[in-house]
Amino acid sequence: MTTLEITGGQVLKPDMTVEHGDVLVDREAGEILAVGDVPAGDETLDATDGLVMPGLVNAHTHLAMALLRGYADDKPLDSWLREDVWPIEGVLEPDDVRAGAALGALESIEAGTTALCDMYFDVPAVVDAVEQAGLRARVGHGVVTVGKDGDEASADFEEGLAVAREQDGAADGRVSTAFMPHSLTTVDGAELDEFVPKARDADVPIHIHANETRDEVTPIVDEHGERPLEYAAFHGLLNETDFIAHGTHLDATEIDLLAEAGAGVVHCPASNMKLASGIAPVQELLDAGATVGLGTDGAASNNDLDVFDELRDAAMVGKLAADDASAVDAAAAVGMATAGSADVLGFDSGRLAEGKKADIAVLDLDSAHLTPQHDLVSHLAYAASGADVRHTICDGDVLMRDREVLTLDAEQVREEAEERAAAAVERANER
Ligand SMILES: N[C@@H](CCSC[C@H]1O[C@@H](n2cnc3c(=O)[nH]cnc32)[C@H](O)[C@@H]1O)C(=O)O
Ligand SMILES: [Zn+2]
Repeated sequence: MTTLEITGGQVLKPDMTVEHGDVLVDREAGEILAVGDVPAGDETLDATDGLVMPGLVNAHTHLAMALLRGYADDKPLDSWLREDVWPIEGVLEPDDVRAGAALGALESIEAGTTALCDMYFDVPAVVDAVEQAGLRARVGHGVVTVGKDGDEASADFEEGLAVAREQDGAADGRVSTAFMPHSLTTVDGAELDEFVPKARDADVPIHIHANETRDEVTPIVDEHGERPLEYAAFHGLLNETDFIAHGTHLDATEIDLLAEAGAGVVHCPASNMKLASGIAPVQELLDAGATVGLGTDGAASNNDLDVFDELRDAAMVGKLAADDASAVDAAAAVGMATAGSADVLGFDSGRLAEGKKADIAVLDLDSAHLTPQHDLVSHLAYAASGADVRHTICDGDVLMRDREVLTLDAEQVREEAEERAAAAVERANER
C-alpha cells in the first residue's frame, strides 16, 4: 500500500463543519483511510492555506458539447436543439466526440470536479477521454426515436442497451453506465415498454431528461391525461437507482412520487435559466426527502462546466423559487454538489470520511475574494469558483497538482478541440 497525505489545511466534514486536519489516502484502493489526526503518509500533497473538500460531482452533463460552447445561444430548448444543436451533432465523428469530451474533462479537473454523469453518442470515445483524464463517470448513450422509422428507433435503443452493458466497469471500474432514453417526449412509449425491462435485466440505472420545459409537460398531460412522471412510472421508470435531469416543472404529486420511489433528481439551474426553461422547486424536493444532485448540463447551455457556479446558482435561484431567502442555504447547496450528486449517481464518494472513495479537491483560500474566513461553507456556496482549486484527486490519484493537470496535455487538448470545432461548423454549414 502507498499512501498519500494531504496535509496542512482545513477539512470539510460530511456534517458541513470545518476543522484543521489532514487526510490520508490509500492510493491503490483509491480510498480515504483517515481524516483529522492521521499517521504520516508515503507522499504528501500540500494543503496549507487551503480547504480539503470532497471533489465536486457533476451529475448531468454532455461533456463533448464543450465543442459547441458559444455556438448557439439565446434560444429556448426546442428550437435550440432542432435548429442548431442536432444539425451540428449530426456531422460529429467519434474523434470529435473524443476531443470534445477531453476538453470537458480538462475543464472539469481544473474546476475540482472528480466525478460526473455523461449522456451522449459515440460513448466509447467519451469513455476514452474519461479514462485518460482519470475521472469517475457514469455514462450512457442518449436514445432518441422522434423522426426515426421503427427499425432506426429500435437500433438506437439497442445501442443504448449495448453501451450500458459493454462499458460498465471500464477504466479500472471508474466508469459505470446507465440506460439513457433522451426524454419522455423524444422517445416512444411502446419502445420504452420493450426496453426498460431489458435495462433492468442488465442491472443498470435509467437516466432521462424529464419535465424540463412546460412544452414537454403539456403534450403528455394532453395526450395521456397524467403528469409526465406518472407516465414515466407507468412505463417502468423511476426505480430507486434511476435519476431524472432537470425536474423543472413538477407538481406536488410528482415530488412525492420521486421522494417515495427514491429516484434522484439532477437540478441544472444554469441551463434552466439560460434556456428560460423555468425554476425547479428545489427546496420542496429537499423537504420531501428526495435525493437531489447538481449538474451543469452541456457547455452549450451553461456555458461552462464549473460546478461551483452551479451550486451558487442553485442557492440563488432556490431562494427565488421559494420566495424565501432561507431556502437552499449554503450547506444545502454544497451538499447537493457533493454527497447529493454522488448519491444520485450511486457513487461512494462526495464525503470526506474513512472508507469513502478518495475523490478530493483542495481549494486555495489565499485570495481576496475568500477573505475573511467567517464561514467556509458560505464561501463555497457564494464566493468560490473552480479557478480557486489547487489540487484535484480522483480514486487516490492526483489529476491536478498546483493547477497543473497531470493526466492530460492541456495545450494539446485545447488546440485539438479548437480545430475540430471549427471543422465541424464548416461541415454543418455545407449541408
Ligand atoms: N441518439 C441521439 C443522441 C442523444 S445524446 C443526448 C442529447 O441531449 C441533447 N441535450 C443537451 N442538453 C439538453 C437539454 O437540456 N435537454 C434536452 N436535451 C439536451 C444533446 O444535444 C444530445 O443530442 C443521437 O444520435 O442524436
Ligand atoms: Zn442534458
